[in-house]
Amino acid sequence: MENPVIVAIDGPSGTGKSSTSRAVAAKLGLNYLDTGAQYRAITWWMLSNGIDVNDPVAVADAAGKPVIVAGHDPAAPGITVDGTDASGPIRTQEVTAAVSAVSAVPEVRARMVELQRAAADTSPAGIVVEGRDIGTTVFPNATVKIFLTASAEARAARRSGELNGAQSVADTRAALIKRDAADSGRKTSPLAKAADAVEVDTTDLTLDQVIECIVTLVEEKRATR
Ligand SMILES: Nc1ncnc2c1ncn2[C@@H]1O[C@H](COP(=O)(O)OP(=O)(O)OP(=O)(O)O)[C@@H](O)[C@H]1O
Ligand SMILES: Nc1ccn([C@@H]2O[C@H](COP(=O)(O)O)[C@@H](O)[C@H]2O)c(=O)n1
Repeated sequence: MENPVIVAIDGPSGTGKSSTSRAVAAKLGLNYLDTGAQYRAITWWMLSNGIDVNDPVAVADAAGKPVIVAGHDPAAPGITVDGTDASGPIRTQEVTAAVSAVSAVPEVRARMVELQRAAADTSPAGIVVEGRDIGTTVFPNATVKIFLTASAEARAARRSGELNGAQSVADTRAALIKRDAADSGRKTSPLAKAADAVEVDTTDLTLDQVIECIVTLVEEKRATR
């Protein structure tokens, strides 16, 4: 049997990683993993259990405690923490504001990377994995590596539209930039483009164009393996 395909999709916040990755996985018949959801899930658990998310020692000590299970179906991925559905709670502003601090803790990252590699091991056809360090750290030998970008303006407009104007475009833009700076500036596995990743600027592309571009890259790579 052919080796499983691993498609690594990284990039800053709001560049379209989730929407694109789910569609690419569905089109190619691959599993899907949202690693941001895993970091959000552990952050939600820390907040719910009274752990000070700005205390790296407390976060490190607790990192092994929650049982996080991420779904791999691109049509309905889902995520549970200690058996409870966490899909809704992990998307709150409180979690979004705290997640960069928690995900900077090396013990948290080591635990998540273990889960991420295990997900690939149980994906016979392959998997599309999206995040910040997938091409650089989690799967340095991925079949195809993509680094999505988009202007801060485009990303803020997309996100603000999602929130139905509950947050202004300017505030959304500032929050995205702050989170990207924290994710790019941490010591362990920062947000970064792998040297061999293909950069796709989605600012002026429709979602369908981005999906098509990545599906084509994966199919080309598969044909030459
Ligand atoms: N090429 C595109 N054109 C227009 N809108 C897009 C495009 N790609 C994604 N979007 C929209 O932008 C928003 C953010 O996309 P998405 O959640 O996939 O980004 P993300 O990179 O996964 O974000 P985050 O890192 O914050 O999880 C969504 O509303 C999505 O529908
Ligand atoms: N590989 C990854 C993926 C995510 N993170 C951290 O999680 C945060 C939330 O990610 P979203 O994709 O859901 O927005 C992100 O800001 C990072 O702090 C990570 O460190 N590594």
